[in-house]
Amino acid sequence: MLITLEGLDGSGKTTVWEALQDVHPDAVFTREPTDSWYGDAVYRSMGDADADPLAELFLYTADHADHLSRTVRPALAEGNLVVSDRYSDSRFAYQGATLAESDLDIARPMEYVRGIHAAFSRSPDATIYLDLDASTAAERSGRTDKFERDGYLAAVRENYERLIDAEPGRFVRVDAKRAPEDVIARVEDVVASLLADAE
Ligand SMILES: Nc1ncnc2c1ncn2[C@@H]1O[C@H](COP(=O)(O)OP(=O)(O)OP(=O)(O)O)[C@@H](O)[C@H]1O
Ligand SMILES: Cc1cn([C@H]2C[C@H](O)[C@@H](COP(=O)(O)O)O2)c(=O)[nH]c1=O
Repeated sequence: MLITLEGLDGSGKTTVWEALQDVHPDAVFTREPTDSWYGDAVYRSMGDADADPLAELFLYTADHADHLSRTVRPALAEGNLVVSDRYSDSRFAYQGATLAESDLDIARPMEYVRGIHAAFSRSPDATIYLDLDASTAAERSGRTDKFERDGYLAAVRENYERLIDAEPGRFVRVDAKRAPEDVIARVEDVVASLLADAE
């Protein structure tokens, strides 16, 4: 089973992802951007305020393709639980927002990004969405990179809402404004019930 953690910067995904490792020591824990050279290229682009938005989309997508073939698909084929801190929905929500605010004339940016993935990607079985407002997210994440701006994160949040509306059965919303221990406990319960349902 593939479970992904999604949400705005600073919503607490990594905090939860680390806590889950204690409870599910046999699962495969992974993330995007990855620690491969593709991931390094992504981080390089993130650090460039003038990066071309389409080039950046394809760097993230290349990293995802490598992540799928090198880590996710083999782990799933061996019957493992895979938990990924960010996955394809991050691209749909973030690059969808980036393309929308760019000079490119793409009519439906998020659908465009989804279309690129359709031919090769694998959808998560379940996605835990850590729901947080844009300004708390920007504050928690320290507003250190080009994505951590309130206005941009508000657009990303709207995109996540559209993704949830389109596939309500895949997403489980968790209130990320609560104390870390409450968020962790709630996510642990959600994962336990997803695994029980899959048996
Ligand atoms: N529920 C919470 N309440 C308050 N602060 C939190 C909570 N969860 C995490 N934090 C703090 O917010 C910051 C960001 O947390 P974390 O790195 O887990 O978020 P993230 O979603 O992985 O962020 P990013 O996407 O930017 O990597 C950290 O300083 C963390 O200690
Ligand atoms: C996978 C992915 C990530 N991003 C953005 C979101 C964050 O601002 C950074 C890095 O993620 P991290 O969890 O803070 O390490 O990249 C993105 O725009 N598109 C993506 O596909």
